[in-house]
Amino acid sequence: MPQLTLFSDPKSKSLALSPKKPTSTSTTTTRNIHNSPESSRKAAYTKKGEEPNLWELHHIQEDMAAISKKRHAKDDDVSTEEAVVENPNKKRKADQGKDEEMKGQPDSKNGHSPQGGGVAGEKGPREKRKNAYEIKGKIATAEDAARADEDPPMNQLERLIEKGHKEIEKGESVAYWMRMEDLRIEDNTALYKASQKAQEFSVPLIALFVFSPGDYRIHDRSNKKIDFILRNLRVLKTKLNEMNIPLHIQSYEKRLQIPRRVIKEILPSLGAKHLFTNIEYEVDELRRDIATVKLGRENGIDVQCLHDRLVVPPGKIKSQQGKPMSVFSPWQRAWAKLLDQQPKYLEMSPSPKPNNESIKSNDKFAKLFEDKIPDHIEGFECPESEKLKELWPEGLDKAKELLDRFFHTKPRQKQFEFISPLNPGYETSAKQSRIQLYQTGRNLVDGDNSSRLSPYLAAGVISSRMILAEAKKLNKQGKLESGRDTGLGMWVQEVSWRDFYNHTMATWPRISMGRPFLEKFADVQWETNEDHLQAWKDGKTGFPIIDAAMRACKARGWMENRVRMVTASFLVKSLMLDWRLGEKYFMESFVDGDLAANNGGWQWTASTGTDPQPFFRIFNTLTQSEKCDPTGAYIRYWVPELKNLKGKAIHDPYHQMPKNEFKKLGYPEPIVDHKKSRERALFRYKNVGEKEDGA
Ligand SMILES: Cc1cc2nc3c(=O)[nH]c(=O)nc-3n(C[C@H](O)[C@H](O)[C@H](O)COP(=O)(O)OP(=O)(O)OC[C@H]3O[C@@H](n4cnc5c(N)ncnc54)[C@H](O)[C@@H]3O)c2cc1C
Repeated sequence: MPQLTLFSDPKSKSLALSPKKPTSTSTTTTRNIHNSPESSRKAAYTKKGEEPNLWELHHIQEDMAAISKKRHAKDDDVSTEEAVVENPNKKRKADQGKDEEMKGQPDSKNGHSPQGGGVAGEKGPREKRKNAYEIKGKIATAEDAARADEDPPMNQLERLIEKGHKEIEKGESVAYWMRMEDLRIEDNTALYKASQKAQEFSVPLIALFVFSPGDYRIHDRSNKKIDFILRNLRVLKTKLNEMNIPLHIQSYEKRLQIPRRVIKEILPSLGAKHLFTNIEYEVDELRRDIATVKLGRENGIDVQCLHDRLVVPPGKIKSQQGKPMSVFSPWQRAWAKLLDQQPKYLEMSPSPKPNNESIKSNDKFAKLFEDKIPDHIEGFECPESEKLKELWPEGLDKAKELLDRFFHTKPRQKQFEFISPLNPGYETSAKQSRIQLYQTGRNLVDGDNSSRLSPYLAAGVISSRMILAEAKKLNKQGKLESGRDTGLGMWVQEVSWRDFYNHTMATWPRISMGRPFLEKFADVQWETNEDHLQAWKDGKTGFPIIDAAMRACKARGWMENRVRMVTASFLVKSLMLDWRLGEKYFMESFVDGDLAANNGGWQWTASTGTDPQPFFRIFNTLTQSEKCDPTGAYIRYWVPELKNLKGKAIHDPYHQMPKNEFKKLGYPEPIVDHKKSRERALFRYKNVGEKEDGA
């Protein structure tokens, strides 16, 4: 799994604060990325509309680089994007682009070094240079992002779905393509529609899952998330089997071939002419689906892409002027009003109908029941799988149990430890349940104050309609509460953030292209300090709450919301490291990694996102620590070096203890001075593109 590595730049370690304009050789400005001749060259490949743009080209090149070792002349299957495959000229361009891209890698001989994203460096071992190059490639140019925003792939897909649909005769089966975001049988729109079609035609329904390790790598999936997906697939396979529905498994390393493989190989092998799937709103996934629909049409296959992931699909909430909304509060009010006026949004899809048992003796389909869910995906092995099984037990039944506990049992202290959330010893309560205390509980890390449903929602093991329909039942008037004055309402608001961030991502695809939502902050000058980044990742910053949360993250693949904000703010505003480095690391670590929510959280913290709060909101790490872990129990558990500390020292041992006593702890000194780093952040945000003198 690629890990992002920064290069130490001794100059950047200085924290002196006096104004200085960056020089043209600065290695840190994102401005340099999109102004570079290389990016202009690549932008030239981009045609408006359906052509692969730089973003896709980059991925194509990454994929090609990854497979180049295995590739031989006899392998005529090196196609990348479907559009590229079909058009030899475009393919040549992609190949040519690859060569030039390789030339563009940092090379001390010709003095070239990559720039941008706060991650560039001139010298270092080859491996490190490659990593820097990879993160650079994850940031689209401003031009490409603007072009994508102009006509978002979501709109393109919707136009495609509306137009040109033709009735297609029945095949021998109907297929449902399950994605890693809709791992359930209940309340699954595409699965239900596929089942309806299969019933109409009196043919079997086949479920299909396509593993795409190339996607998992490029999209920074964590091994914990992949492990969670595999475990849930095993549960699903058994359940589908009981309904005589096979779960057909395929795996393709070359991710950009997937549309072609599905349309030209898998579906013909199943005799299927109808494919149903739920839409994923990330830009790469939307483009994959556009390619699939188009290729389907060329090959007499009807591909239906349906909204399912959210309570309210993107595009349904507009301002009075009919414009998309980017500010949460008014958007949330409109969301709540819509659910009130149109309760159909909370209605669930019926379950699919079982196939006839005869499928198990059918020559074509019987063997599909033997398809195996792999033990692991290469490169995503998860040695902690057994332990994680306890912490994040798989299956809808477990998710429902978690929800039930959240609604009806009291919070318990110490449930932040590495233990099952469904362990015994809980107490039911009608008045003091976790959801009722959520207004205060959501800001605490010293117990099981929130629902812990995020891995299940992110993988679609449970749907947000299901949890909100249950939340609605808790209100005596049968209304969905969503005001900030009750725990229940506050929680519903929190769930609505999930819809909000997906709406913004579908409307402004720049968000999944590595660009800031507010382009004006693209040139904020970041530090390039590898040691600081590593200390943050390892939980060795000398700030106990940061270290506790980061160590918890590594062990559990999960953090409480408050510490996600505090650790993110620390990386961006205290260490002045590019928020995209943190975004990437969280994705690589979390069991609930989800682009929309993760990016939304990072851009919110970095003040580059949709939040109207100005950039000068900077968390004070110490105050946050005292508030979210008032007893220090969380810190004591995750940072054992501090387990014997009492009082204020647990939050700030370096300043609260005599120096010789502190030294005995074996715990690092703080790696930054909070006051100075705050001033630095304020300066750099206020003077975008500039660094202080001496920095
Ligand atoms: C920097 C940062 C990164 C984040 N990365 C992710 C991520 O990769 N995946 C993820 O699911 N959430 C992410 N979040 C949002 C939030 O922290 C988690 O959803 C929450 O902590 C999960 O705990 P829970 O299930 O107990 O949530 P609860 O408080 O019980 O909330 C219920 C559900 O609502 C949704 N939700 C709650 N808060 C948010 C939010 N701020 N944004 C979007 N959805 C929300 C989640 O699906 C959550 O499971 C991130 C937040 C920040 C600040």
